[in-house]
Amino acid sequence: MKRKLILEDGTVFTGHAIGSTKETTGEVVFNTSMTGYQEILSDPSYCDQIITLTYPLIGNYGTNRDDFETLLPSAGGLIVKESAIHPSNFRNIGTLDDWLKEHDIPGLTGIDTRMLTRLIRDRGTMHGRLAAETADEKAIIESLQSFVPSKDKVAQVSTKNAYHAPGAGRRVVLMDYGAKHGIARNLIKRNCDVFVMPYNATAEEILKLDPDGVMLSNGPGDPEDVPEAVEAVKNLLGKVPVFGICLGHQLLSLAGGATSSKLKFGHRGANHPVKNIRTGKVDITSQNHGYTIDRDSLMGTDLMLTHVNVNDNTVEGVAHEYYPAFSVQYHPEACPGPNDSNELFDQFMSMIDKHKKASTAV
Ligand SMILES: NC(=O)CC[C@H](N)C(=O)O
Repeated sequence: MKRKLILEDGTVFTGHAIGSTKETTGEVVFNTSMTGYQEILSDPSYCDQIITLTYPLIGNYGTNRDDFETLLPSAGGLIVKESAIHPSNFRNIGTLDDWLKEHDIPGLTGIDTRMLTRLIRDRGTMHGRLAAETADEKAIIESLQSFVPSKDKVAQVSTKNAYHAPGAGRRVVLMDYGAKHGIARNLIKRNCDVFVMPYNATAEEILKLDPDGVMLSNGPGDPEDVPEAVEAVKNLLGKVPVFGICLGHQLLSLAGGATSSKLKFGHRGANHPVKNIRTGKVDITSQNHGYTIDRDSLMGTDLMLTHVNVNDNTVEGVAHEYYPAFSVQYHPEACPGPNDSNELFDQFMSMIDKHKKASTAV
């Protein structure tokens, strides 16, 4: 069956349908990772977005039980040049097409994904619709031009109820703004006693759990759309060590007085170089974000710039001058991607221990 991708600038690509039969509208973004499609598709930060993978053959190792970043994927759609029909891997339990059908995500194959990516790089991220071959292009283009994406994506993907993953070590509250499982996995690996809280938990509710540290997760959408989370983080600063990843980094930065804006086409991939400006060390990082913290807006706040993107000099990390709080725009949990910056979780553990010692010493 044929299917079209219609973009708000009027460009139309015609290819073949895979996955769900439903139609979908969303922001069309590209990711340059060569592998990790199951993790990407199940990363809640992609909620409602239509993801183009630039690597031309996707699905060759199939799908499996283990590589989920959330059990209920919320990605809007997938576009690939070619989707493998005969995957081979010892963990494989089904093709990418089967997986997309099971999770009700529509896909498109057989289009020139290189051309689509260049278009997005030149014109910036655009809205698009995955539609039937017979769809009325003119009407769809008009509706795309005035399309306003939902502002409550975080509420959509965050857990509705608090829950607990018991551990014998440090007590960490994980704020779930659409958290990837990789973050909890890293805390659990370090023996943490993890309390997962919904995105709108107040600082008072969080502090009532008497945490040793608070982890702010990744999540979808514009950080300015979750003012309640910014407010909670503001009220946590100085009271408990805080570590933020991606959306969590943006929320910590907004809480510290910085501002955010939208990047032309975002950073999505598994080989983004990031420089630690204190040590000069460059890590190759996994990234997935469309917004960034404005570098100039850090001036006059108590936030220090700690990491920059080597490609475009954007802000990749900040730390609070006086309080135990730091954050990064990239993904130390990887999934998919390199593990270069995994030690940031250990830094968080040390920060927690130092803070504990300081607060118990009289
Ligand atoms: N992965 C994330 O947490 C992304 C943060 C935010 N939604 C952005 O696009 O910038």
